Amino acid sequence: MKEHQSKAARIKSMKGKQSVVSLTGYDYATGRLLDEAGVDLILVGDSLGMVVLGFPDTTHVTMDHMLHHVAAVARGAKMALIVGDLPIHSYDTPEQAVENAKRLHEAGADAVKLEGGVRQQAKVKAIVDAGIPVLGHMGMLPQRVLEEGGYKKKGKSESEAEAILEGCLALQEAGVFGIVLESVVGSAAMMLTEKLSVPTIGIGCGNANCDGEVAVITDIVGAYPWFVPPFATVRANVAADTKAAAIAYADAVRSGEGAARHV
Ligand SMILES: Nc1nc(=O)c2c([nH]1)NC[C@@H]1CN(c3ccc(C(=O)N[C@@H](CCC(=O)O)C(=O)O)cc3)CN21
Ligand SMILES: CC(C)C(=O)C(=O)O
Ligand SMILES: [Mg+2]
Repeated sequence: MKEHQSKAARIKSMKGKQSVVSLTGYDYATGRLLDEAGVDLILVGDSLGMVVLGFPDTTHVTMDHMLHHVAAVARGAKMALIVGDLPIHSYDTPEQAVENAKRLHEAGADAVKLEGGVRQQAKVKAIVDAGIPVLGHMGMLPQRVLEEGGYKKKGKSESEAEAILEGCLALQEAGVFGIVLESVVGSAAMMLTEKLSVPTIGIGCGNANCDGEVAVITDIVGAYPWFVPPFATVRANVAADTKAAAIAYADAVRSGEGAARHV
C-alpha cells in the first residue's frame, strides 16, 4: 500500500475509536499551521471559490483553481491526509473523474472528494481502482445550489433520510474511506453514522452525531465575515485584526512617523 493510501486507511480505521478532526485549507501557510496543530485531514475544498476567490458559490470553481491550491497546501502539510475536491463538471463521466482525480493526486492530494451518491457509484469505483482514495459527500450538496435554490437542511423526513442512506451505502460499496455529511438533521446524521461502517464527517449536522467534523477554516478563524453559516463557531478574529493592522499601518505612514520598526 502506498503512503497516501495508508493515510486514508488510517482515517477509515478511526471509526468508533477517535473523532476525525478535519478543516479546510487553501494555501501553504494554512496547510503548514493545520499540520502543526495535529489536524487529521485537510480538505482543499471548492469552498475556496467563495472564501478565497470571491465567487458567489462553488459552481465557478475549475480544475485549474483546485490544482493551484492543492499544490500549495501539499507543500505545507506533511502529516495530515490532504483531500482535494473535484469541482463541478470535472467528474461528469467515469473516465473524466479518473483523469481529474489523477491530476489532483499528482498536484499533491492524497485523496479526492466528490458530491453525490447513487449516481456517482461507478465514478468512485473507477477512481478507487486507479489507486486514489475517495471521500464521499452526501446531504446538502453545494455544487447543486443553483438547482436547489439555496442551502437547505437535508434528511428532515424519514423518506429523505432513507434516500441519503441509500446513497451512502452505494458510496461505501464503491470503496470510499469516509463520507462528509453536510447540513443533515442531527437525528438522521446519527442514524447514518450507526448504519455505516466508514466514518461520517459532519458539517452543519449538530454536535456528536458523526464520527468527526469538518469546518471551513475562514469561518472558525473569522477571516471571511461576509458569509458565515449559522452553525460555525468563530474562534478568532482574523478579519478584524487584519483591518485594524492595516488602519494602524496607514496612520503611521500618513502621520509622517513611518511604519518601519526602529531597530
Ligand atoms: N464560508 C463558508 N462556510 C461553509 O461552511 C460553506 C461555504 N462557505 N460555502 C459552501 C458551503 C455552503 N454551506 C452552507 C451555507 C449555508 C447554510 C445555511 O444557511 N444553513 C441553515 C439553513 C437551513 C435551511 O434553510 O434548511 C441552517 O440552519 O443550517 C449551511 C451551509 C456550507 N459551505
Ligand atoms: C464544506 C466542505 C465539506 C466542502 O466541501 C468544501 O469546503 O468545499
Ligand atoms: Mg466542497
